[in-house]
Parts: sequence; structure tokens; C-alpha cells
Amino acid sequence: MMPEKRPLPLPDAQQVLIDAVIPVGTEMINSVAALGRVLAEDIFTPHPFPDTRRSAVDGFAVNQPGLSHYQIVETLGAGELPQLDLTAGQAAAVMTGATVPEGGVAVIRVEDTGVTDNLLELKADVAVGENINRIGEEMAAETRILSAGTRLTPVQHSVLCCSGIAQVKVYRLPVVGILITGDEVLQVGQPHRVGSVYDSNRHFLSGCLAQLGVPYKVLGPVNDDADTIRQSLEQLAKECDLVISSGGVSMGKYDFIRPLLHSNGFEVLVNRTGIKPGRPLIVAQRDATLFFGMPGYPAAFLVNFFYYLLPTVKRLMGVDDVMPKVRPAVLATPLKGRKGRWDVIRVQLDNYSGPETVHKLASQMTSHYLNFGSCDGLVLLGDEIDQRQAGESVELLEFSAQF
Ligand SMILES: Nc1nc2c(c(=O)[nH]1)N[C@H]1C(S)=C(S)[C@@H](COP(=O)(O)OP(=O)(O)OC[C@H]3O[C@@H](n4cnc5c(N)ncnc54)[C@H](O)[C@@H]3O)O[C@H]1N2
Ligand code: MOO
Repeated sequence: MMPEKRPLPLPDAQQVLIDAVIPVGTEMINSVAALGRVLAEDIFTPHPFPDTRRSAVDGFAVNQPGLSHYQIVETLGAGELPQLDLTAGQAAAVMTGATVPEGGVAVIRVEDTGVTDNLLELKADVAVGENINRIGEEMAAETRILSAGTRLTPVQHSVLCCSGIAQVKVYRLPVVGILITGDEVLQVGQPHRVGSVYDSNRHFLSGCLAQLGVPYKVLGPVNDDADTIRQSLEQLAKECDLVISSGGVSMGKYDFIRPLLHSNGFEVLVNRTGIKPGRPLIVAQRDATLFFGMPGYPAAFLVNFFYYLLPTVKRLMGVDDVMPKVRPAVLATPLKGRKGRWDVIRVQLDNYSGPETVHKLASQMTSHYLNFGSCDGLVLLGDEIDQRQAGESVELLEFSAQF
């Protein structure tokens, strides 16, 4: 048997993926349909915001402050354009957001006035410029408001819509194929079979892809049979930019994915990494299709997803900032890793005020998965750092911050 090569250090494996993966392409779409998509162009204001002088209150635009009475010559709602310019002693009733007529130098609030017929009486002082939003005050024309590589969340999507731009260049969504392998893997709904497992990897992955808005198709669970697995992978490769398999990547008799991805025509990019759990990951490329051979253990699958697969999917989507999002947290329990590998520790956030504190969940075993039910995120220990003390600050990868 060939001696096993040293697994790739985690940062090197991440870099290999960043370098090898490119976005799948771009398309022009209707801005309304662009929610969740990634911009492939910078977005600039098409005109100044606001494009006319606007009243910030319901009130009266006056020609010159300091008089006690004004003649009301016009009433303007938001969106209506003034027909008259205001001259000395004249006022216009303006609603919030309405365009202030030429000659109007200030707007006084309704509450500070009295009106008899068309005669306006001022009951408070008003200064020049008061309650008027100037042209371009918010943004000048041709100002960048959104950058290429930004994923349009509801907030950013509404900013795009606010610009009024109707068509937008976005990255095409990658199509993902999922292959679940394993004779022992049952689908939810099938009767329990002693010695088997229910498929959680499919549901974890499809749930994550759904959150990203990425379309996917699933095959399996398929039996651990070399021909079946090869045919299933080929079928998915025809239609998908990225094919992800679950299981069958270690050294067992039924582990067929690894030899397949080492066969002719595939270029292996990553062949095992120094992460724990999740070491046996294999990533290969053929033509324009990427193949991720993910370990079947759900804990190993999940960890590989957050550190390698999610950055890859984001990169295919055209996202600018693809690396896992981390923030500082204080340890309530000490952590111990092993030198020479990147240990990933499942943690739970402690619910009390003050700096965010996390504690390690009791089990960190690769074969255990159910405690992810109370797990908020992961802490990565470096290959040089063996031990962290309670009270030390660590970088927390919180699940909810990754999508
Ligand atoms: N001799 C060696 N044995 C193992 C090695 C090794 O280097 N030499 N590596 C170990 C490591 S590390 C891991 S991680 C696992 C990975 O194994 P596989 O990817 O081949 O996964 P399977 O054997 O197919 O399954 C492992 C485990 O996970 C369960 N499983 C599989 N698919 C699913 C699913 N969709 N949903 C839920 N659970 C699933 C499966 O029933 C097994 O219990 O290998 C070690 N062994
Ligand atoms: O890398 Mo495996 O996930 O240690 O058990």
C-alpha cells in the first residue's frame, strides 16, 4: 500500500480552493428578482438623491423668514411639482417629501402656524434652510451605493430598488448536485433498521443551500457499489457546476469515491486536510465541474462545509468576502487541541450579559452528532496551539452569521 501523504494544512487547503474556483458566469436580470443574488457590477446613483429640494415635514414653505403673515399660493403633496415660484410674502403648503417651490427658503411645521383662509400666520421663528432637504444632500449622482461581489440581502436589495435601476448584472447561480452514498443510510420516513443511520447530511446541506438561494438536485442514498457511484456522479456532473458526495472517502472496502476522483481525467486539488473532524475530504476538478468528496460522518461533513465548502459555494456565486465570519468570544471552559492538526471545537453561547462567552460541548467525538442541537458555532484551534485557558479570547464561527 502507498504511504499516506501528510494532509494539507487547513489554511493551505482554503487557499488552494480560493485560487482554483472562479464564479460561474454573469447574467442581466430584473432588479426585483435579484434578492439573494450577488452583484456582478458596482451600482451608482442614476441622479442626485433627492433630485429636487424636499420638505422634511408637513408645513409651509415661505419666501423669506421674519414676516408674521404670508399668502398661501399653492398646496403640494409628495411627488407633485410646483407650478409657481414663491415671491416676497408668499408661502406654499408642502407635505412631507413634497418638492419645495423655487423661492421657498425654509419650511415651518404646521404645528407652529395658524391658517385663516389663504392667510398663513407664523407662531414660531424659522431659519433659512430649516426643514429643507437639499438636492444631492443624501448622495450626488454617480455615487457608488453597492459594490460588485455583494450578496443582496433584503436590506441591500431594497437599496438597489431605491435607486430605481430596473436591470442589474448579477452572477449566475451555480447548480449543485448532491450524491448521498451508503447502504446503511435511511431516508426519514423509512422504518428504523437496527444498525443503520438516517440521512442527516442531505438535509444539512440542502438547508444551507436553500439559505443561500442556490438550486440543487439530490441523488441517493445510493448503494456502496463502484459502478452505481460512478454513474451517479457522471449523471450529476452533466448538469451541475459543483457535485458534492457524502460518505465513502476513508479506507474501507466500500469507499469508492477516493479512487474514482483519483482516476484519469480528474485533477485532485485537495487530498485530505489537517482538520479534525473531517480529515478525509477530497476535492477534484474536471473541465468546469468541481467535485467535493465529503466524509460521511455528519460532524465531519458539517465542519468541512463551514471551512471549505461554503467558501467554495460563495466563490462560485461571485461573493467577494468568502472566508468564514468569525468574532471574538471569551472561553468559559479551557480547550485543548493536538499539535499538528486543526481541531474544530463545538461550542455553545452562554446566555448572560457582558462579553459573549462560550463553553465547549461535552462531546467532541466525530461519531457523535446529536449535540449539534445545542451548538451555536465552532472554535478553530491552530496546529501550533495546544491549549487555551478559560477567560481567553477565541474566534467564534457562529453558524447564524455565515449565510
Ligand atoms: N482505516 C481508516 N478508517 C477511517 C479513516 C482512516 O483514515 N483510516 N478515517 C476516519 C475518518 S477521519 C472519518 S471522518 C471517517 C470518514 O468515513 P467516510 O467518509 O468513508 O464515511 P462512511 O464510512 O461512509 O460513513 C461514516 C459514518 O457516517 C455515517 N453516515 C454516512 N452517511 C451519512 C449520512 N448521509 N447521514 C448520516 N450519517 C451518515 C455512516 O453510517 C458511518 O457511521 O472514516 C474514518 N475511518
Ligand atoms: O477526520 Mo475524521 O472526521 O477525524 O473522524
